[in-house]
Amino acid sequence: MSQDLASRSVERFVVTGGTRLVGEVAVPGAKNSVLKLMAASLLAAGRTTLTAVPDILDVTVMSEVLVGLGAVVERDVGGGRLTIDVPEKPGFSADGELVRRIRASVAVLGPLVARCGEARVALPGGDAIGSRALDIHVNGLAKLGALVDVEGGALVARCSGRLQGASIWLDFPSVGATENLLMAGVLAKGTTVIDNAAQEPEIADLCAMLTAMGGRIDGAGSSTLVIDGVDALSPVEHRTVPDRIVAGTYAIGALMTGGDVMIRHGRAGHLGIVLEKLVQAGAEIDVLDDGFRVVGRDRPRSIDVVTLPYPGFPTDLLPQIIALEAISSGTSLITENVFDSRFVFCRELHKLGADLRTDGHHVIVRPAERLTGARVMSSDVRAGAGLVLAALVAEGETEVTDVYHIDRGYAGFVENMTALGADIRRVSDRAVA
Ligand SMILES: CC(=O)N[C@H]1[C@@H](OP(=O)(O)OP(=O)(O)OC[C@H]2O[C@@H](n3ccc(=O)[nH]c3=O)[C@H](O)[C@@H]2O)O[C@H](CO)[C@@H](O)[C@@H]1O
Ligand SMILES: C=C(OP(=O)(O)O)C(=O)O
Repeated sequence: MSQDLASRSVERFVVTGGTRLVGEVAVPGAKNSVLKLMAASLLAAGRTTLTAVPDILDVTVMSEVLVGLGAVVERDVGGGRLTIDVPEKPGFSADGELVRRIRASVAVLGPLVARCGEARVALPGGDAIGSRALDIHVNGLAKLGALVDVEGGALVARCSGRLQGASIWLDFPSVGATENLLMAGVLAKGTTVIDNAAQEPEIADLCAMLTAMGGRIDGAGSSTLVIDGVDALSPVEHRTVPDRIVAGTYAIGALMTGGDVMIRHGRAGHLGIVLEKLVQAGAEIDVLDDGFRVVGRDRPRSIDVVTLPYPGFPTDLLPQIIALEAISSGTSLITENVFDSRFVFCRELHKLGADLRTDGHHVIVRPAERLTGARVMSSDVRAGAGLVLAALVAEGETEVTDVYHIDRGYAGFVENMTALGADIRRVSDRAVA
């Protein structure tokens, strides 16, 4: 497993620009949902089965985290099924190297402290896109009666007896904190109210699974969650919600390349503002029964975009939208309001000829005459995807390095892009050497 991670770290994608994306792509379950559903399995002893599980690196890492806690994990990669058999008494310490690799590992904190009265989780990694504090998680768990501290590079939460329901007002609608507090609240004694909760579809998905397990939650998908704690939960089978960020990435690619792509399983309802912006930029979008079709015809028109918590424009589509703006017809202003360092990507996009200037949390993108191939580095999962989109419309060959970031979140990216007509291949430097 770690060998797998090591060998992937020297892989790159080689993309020859000038092709249109045409055809159909199927969207798998969402990375940012499935990792939390996996953490939620810890709330009940027995076999939880997740379906529509994407074949991504983060699921492999999260599986290892659960194995480290005593679970037995079986994965049918092709069938998208993952079974997690959780013992009566799981371990409480997730402190290995793998835990630090992904952000979502912090999601085991709430379930473990609720179920075991103690949890130790190494301070997590994930994408280097900002300071990514955890104070809202910590303050919320403290309200529920846990003592939370940092000890030896790990977050440690303890409570004597059961967590106690409480009213919690989040300073910011943090996705991760809302999830941790939900998972702690379902097994707390009494009622927990989370106000200013995050409303992302992945949270509604988690609420659906917790409810099926026997949890009592009101307000799923809204900014106020009311949770009546129960004594115990049961394992279930649950289907992961489709990945709106993967769907949005292919949609932007279709528009940028003047293509025509059917995005199967893509939920237009989860991409409201995104599809609205793509239409403003010139895309034709048809919403169908099980997905939506995106057609791009002319040079895209420039649009301004402001990222915000859901239902605002998602920060996880920021690099992809900047790539679109780099080849649009006018000047655009993009504003990032969620993370403080997501613009690292702009330096790489500039190497392809994009004309951009960052200023605090804004980036001004002017139309480039043309983009031309170069060697660029993916600094995070979405930056990598954004660079591949730019490479599709750049003249000549682009090498995107550090593609293990892309593998964290995009299942079969090269295969899907190739099936849509892109000229892209994966090259391993180690194999060449
Ligand atoms: C694995 C996963 O699901 N990752 C997603 C999740 O990340 P994640 O859950 O880490 O994102 P959050 O919503 O918690 O963070 C958003 C902002 O709040 C700040 N903050 C957060 C928690 C806290 O305790 N204190 C604090 O200050 C962060 O530094 C950041 O500036 O939601 C983000 C926002 O939609 C997405 O970009 C990530 O892809
Ligand atoms: C930022 C992201 O992931 P993570 O929180 O896992 O780093 C992402 O999915 O775009």
